[in-house]
Amino acid sequence: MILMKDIIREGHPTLRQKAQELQIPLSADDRKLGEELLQYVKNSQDDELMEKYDLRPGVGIAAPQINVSKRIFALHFDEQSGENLSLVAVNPKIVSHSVEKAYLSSGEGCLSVDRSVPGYVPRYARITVKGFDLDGKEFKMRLKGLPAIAFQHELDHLNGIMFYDHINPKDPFHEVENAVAID
Ligand SMILES: OCN(O)CCCc1ccccc1
Ligand code: NI
Repeated sequence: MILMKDIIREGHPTLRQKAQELQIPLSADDRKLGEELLQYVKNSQDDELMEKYDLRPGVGIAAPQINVSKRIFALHFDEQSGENLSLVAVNPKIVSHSVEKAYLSSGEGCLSVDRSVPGYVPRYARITVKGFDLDGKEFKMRLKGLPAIAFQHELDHLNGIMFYDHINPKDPFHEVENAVAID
């Protein structure tokens, strides 16, 4: 199982690399990788397991964060979060997006960043995305709200982008033009 010791931290070059596409259908190893990523996210949201294994909770994790430079990440929102999304995205792409932006009023964090970096992270409010699931089946879906934010955060990891790259250095809490705040 993936533990915090397996997660690389800012400064590690892999976090700044553009990750490689995976072959479809997935090899057994790539399929296992996807399952492990999703399991980490689920474990990190389980009170007992996060306590037992000292896991930092997250709604997603991308392969580059465990030093595997491949275009695959997992997202999981448990039922009580009110969001209904649990997926492993392979070779994901944003195919279209709203003009309107959105940002989390609490800012963002990252499992690979052991410090708090305050500021609004402007992202697209609504996105249409596509990719492949673990069975190699293509998916296409529209996302908004926290799932849309999370998808963009994870996709950034596949392109070597960290959430704080988007924060306005001169005024981190500058109100974002044409944007909605998500609480
Ligand atoms: O890349 C995964 N990550 O580091 C953990 C969760 C990241 C995150 C996702 C959505 C909103 C804020 C922060
Ligand atoms: Ni992250």
